[in-house]
Amino acid sequence: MTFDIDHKAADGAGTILLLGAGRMGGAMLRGWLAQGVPASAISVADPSPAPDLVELAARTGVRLNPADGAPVDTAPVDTLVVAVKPQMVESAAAGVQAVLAPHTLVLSIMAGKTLADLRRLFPAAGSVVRAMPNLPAAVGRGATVAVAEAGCPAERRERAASLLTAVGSLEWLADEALVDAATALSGSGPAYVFYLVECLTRAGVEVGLPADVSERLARATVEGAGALMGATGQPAAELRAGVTSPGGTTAAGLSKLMADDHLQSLLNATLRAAAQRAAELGGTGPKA
Ligand SMILES: NC(=O)C1=CN([C@@H]2O[C@H](COP(=O)(O)OP(=O)(O)OC[C@H]3O[C@@H](n4cnc5c(N)ncnc54)[C@H](OP(=O)(O)O)[C@@H]3O)[C@@H](O)[C@H]2O)C=CC1
Ligand SMILES: O=C(O)[C@@H]1CCC=N1
Repeated sequence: MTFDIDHKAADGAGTILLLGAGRMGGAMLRGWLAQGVPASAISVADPSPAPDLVELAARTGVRLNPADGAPVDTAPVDTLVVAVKPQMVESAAAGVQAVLAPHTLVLSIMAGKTLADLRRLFPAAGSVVRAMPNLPAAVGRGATVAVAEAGCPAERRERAASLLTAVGSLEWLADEALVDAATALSGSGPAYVFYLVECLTRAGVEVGLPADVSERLARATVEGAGALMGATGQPAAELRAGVTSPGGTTAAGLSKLMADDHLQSLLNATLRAAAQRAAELGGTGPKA
């Protein structure tokens, strides 16, 4: 069975096959639909789709696993978006070679997998673009970096850009070596912020707050601080100064948080470890 993609219905957006529709792939899919990419132009291959994805496909007409659950298609697609785990891609790629044609753009969001890896995995594709979004893409607030293979035509870069900016901001990088570093900062970064909320919650309990109150306050504080930073565009250090009354409570708190650059050293080590892991996931990568 083939996907039988309706090229006319794509209406300029081109046909898209999304390989892997978990957290990130699913978030991007929702962004494309919200931006008006026709559902009839999109096929999704995912062996065990979540119930909300099944419901979305039924409601919108996005084609989900039409080949009896196998991620196989025989019709070439304009864009193949690769959103499986890097550890899965060797086997996943084998199932989609038939969709590749000289006009096909492969757009990968996998951590660690390099342009050279993508070229090896998808040899018949016309161009490859390597991107790194982040999970706030689920609410249209993703921060993405991308790098294109040398010689990638402007039209395909623009196609990649339109799919990536459907879920947030995009920065093209000239140097692929920076992608692992960006992965460590913005790709993984939301998890560091969520962990900060967890730690603040526990610290609030430590100073006497009931756990539920502490959690609500910690969440609202991080949400509000992020919104303020976004709304004002002011440098973080200036915003911090605005909270810190001389001789007040914040100065007392920061005297612990900033002592001996502990937090800075910890974050340096955190990003180094994440970037190192991204590098390990490249090539044929580790199995787990
Ligand atoms: N999560 C994040 O914040 C970010 C993730 N990324 C990248 O996005 C990619 C996906 O991550 P994430 O969404 O978190 O992972 P998920 O596990 O949520 O999504 C991956 C999806 O791919 C499916 N899958 C597995 N094998 C195949 C296959 N052969 N063909 C098609 N689909 C398959 C999985 O199914 P099953 O669950 O059954 O295995 C799952 O639904 C990764 O490469 C990651 O590096 C990039 C930026 C941020
Ligand atoms: O943890 C990971 O490997 C992926 C890539 C960036 C965020 N999540």
